[in-house]
Amino acid sequence: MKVLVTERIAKEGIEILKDEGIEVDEKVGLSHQEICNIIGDYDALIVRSATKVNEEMIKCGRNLKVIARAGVGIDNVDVEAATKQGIIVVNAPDGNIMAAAELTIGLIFSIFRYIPQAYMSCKQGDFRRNKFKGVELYEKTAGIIGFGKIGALVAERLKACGMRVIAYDPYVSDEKFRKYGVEKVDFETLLKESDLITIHTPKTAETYNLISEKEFRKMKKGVRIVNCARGGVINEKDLYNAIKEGIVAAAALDVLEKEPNFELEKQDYHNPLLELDNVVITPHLGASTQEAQVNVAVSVAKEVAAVLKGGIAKNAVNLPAFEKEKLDEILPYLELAEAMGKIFIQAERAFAKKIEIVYSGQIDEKMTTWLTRALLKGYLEFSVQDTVNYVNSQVLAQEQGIEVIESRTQESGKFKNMITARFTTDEKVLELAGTVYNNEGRIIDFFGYKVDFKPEKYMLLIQNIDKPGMIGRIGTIVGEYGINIATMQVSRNKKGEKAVMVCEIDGALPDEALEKLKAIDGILRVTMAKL
Ligand SMILES: NC(=O)C1=CN([C@@H]2O[C@H](COP(=O)(O)OP(=O)(O)OC[C@H]3O[C@@H](n4cnc5c(N)ncnc54)[C@H](O)[C@@H]3O)[C@@H](O)[C@H]2O)C=CC1
Ligand SMILES: O=C(O)CCC(=O)C(=O)O
Repeated sequence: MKVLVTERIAKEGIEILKDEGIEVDEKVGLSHQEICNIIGDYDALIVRSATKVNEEMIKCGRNLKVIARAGVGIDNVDVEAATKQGIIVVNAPDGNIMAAAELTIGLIFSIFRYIPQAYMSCKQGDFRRNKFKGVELYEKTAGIIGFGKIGALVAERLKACGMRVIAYDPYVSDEKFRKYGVEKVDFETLLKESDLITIHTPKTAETYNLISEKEFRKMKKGVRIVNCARGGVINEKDLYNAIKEGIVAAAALDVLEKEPNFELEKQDYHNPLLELDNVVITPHLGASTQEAQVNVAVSVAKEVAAVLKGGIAKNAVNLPAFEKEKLDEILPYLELAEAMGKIFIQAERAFAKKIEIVYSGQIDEKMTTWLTRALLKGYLEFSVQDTVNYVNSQVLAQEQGIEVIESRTQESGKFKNMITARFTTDEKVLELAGTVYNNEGRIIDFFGYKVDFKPEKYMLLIQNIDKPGMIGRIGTIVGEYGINIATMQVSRNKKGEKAVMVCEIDGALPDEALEKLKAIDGILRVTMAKL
């Protein structure tokens, strides 16, 4: 497994990947074309905000399984193109929020008290202070646009400065406003009443040019503006004019619509806003603290390692976002569903033209789509060559011509919850069922036989005639190959008829051993499943 890292991330993240046996190539400063030329060799790509991971680059990444954004905003990654290609996109949604909030506060003080300008003046030998008479935050109104994680941290800090804090965010509950003691206002009110406007939205089609000439015209004269979110949310040309006209007294921008190359010491970069003395510009520094960089690097490294090892990304943006507690709750179900798909395909090695999945009892409705994807992923991994994952398993199943039917019922017999999968092949209909209890998935129905076993890494699945001596003979052959049987489940429906054995074994059995097992008198079928 190989990972390409195109921007500097903390060494702690790189070490996590290497410790997992993953090869890491750190190639900082490559051009778009250079990345496209080499990305085909890599299983994962890690970027910050400067690498534009567009459709062309994604298409070149034919082996990519995961694209990781070491930070919050994913506007530099074409998530739709990645999803189409079955590539998981992850970000680090929490690691740098404190850093971004603190920089915002720093920028606010900078433009209320002219700190950067005063420092530059002193450096040049001019210590006159009459040029730098600022204004206080105390008892002024701060308007926050985008009351998400960073917006809320900024609100708390501004309240501590004695400001009245109002916010505009149509997608946030009233409960959150109450919790932070922030007034919920509409966009017009925010524009009209704020002495300070600070932006904390993502860059989306809706927020692009959110603040343009029309909005500047509605603002209080002398308003101060901070953008530590994304360039393009404020129209830069209109901001320039609003400053020139005296509507905006000062602005601080950590982000610009077209950002310069952050790796070059000197470059030809022109932006009229840089000519204005009352504008403070920083080179997208919001996440640049030691703590934040370690946080995001460690977070994405763990995610990348998990995905490359076939596990689940907690912060996948092209999967529904599960909160941590939700993920802990859903994980055993996901693992169980995936194991069911794997067990069926390895036991039967037959194409299932129809897979019906019934969710019974206490299974959260919102989970089931992901459980279905997990089951299909498990099934498809053994039958299609393409990289299959939670993102593309449904599409691939459809392409394979598998009819997938999902349904729900409250009835789950003696179990609190149950997943039943009915696989229809050309020859038969086979059922597997599982349940989760004590956070552990267990198979309870194995093709019509009552069982109770936890799906494990290596399993021997045997069908035999129910007669004495079978267990001993099987144990002897497996033992001959130096493999230990950890657990064994035996089940029959009627004495002397067919029976099944499901053995958890400590390692993979060679084909030769499987052939020997098949040759035992009374054995009808032997397969080994690897989960
Ligand atoms: N300068 C820097 O280095 C950094 C910048 N950021 C930027 O900050 C942004 C916010 O980060 P978080 O607070 O963690 O994200 P978040 O997702 O927790 O919050 C964003 C908020 O914006 C709101 N929003 C979306 N569209 C809106 C609209 N049209 N009007 C009003 N509100 C709207 C959402 O409802 C949400 O509550 C990120 O998207 C990223 O672009 C994040 C980290 C560092
Ligand atoms: O320093 C970086 O990588 C940019 C951080 C950022 O803008 C984000 O996390 O959204």
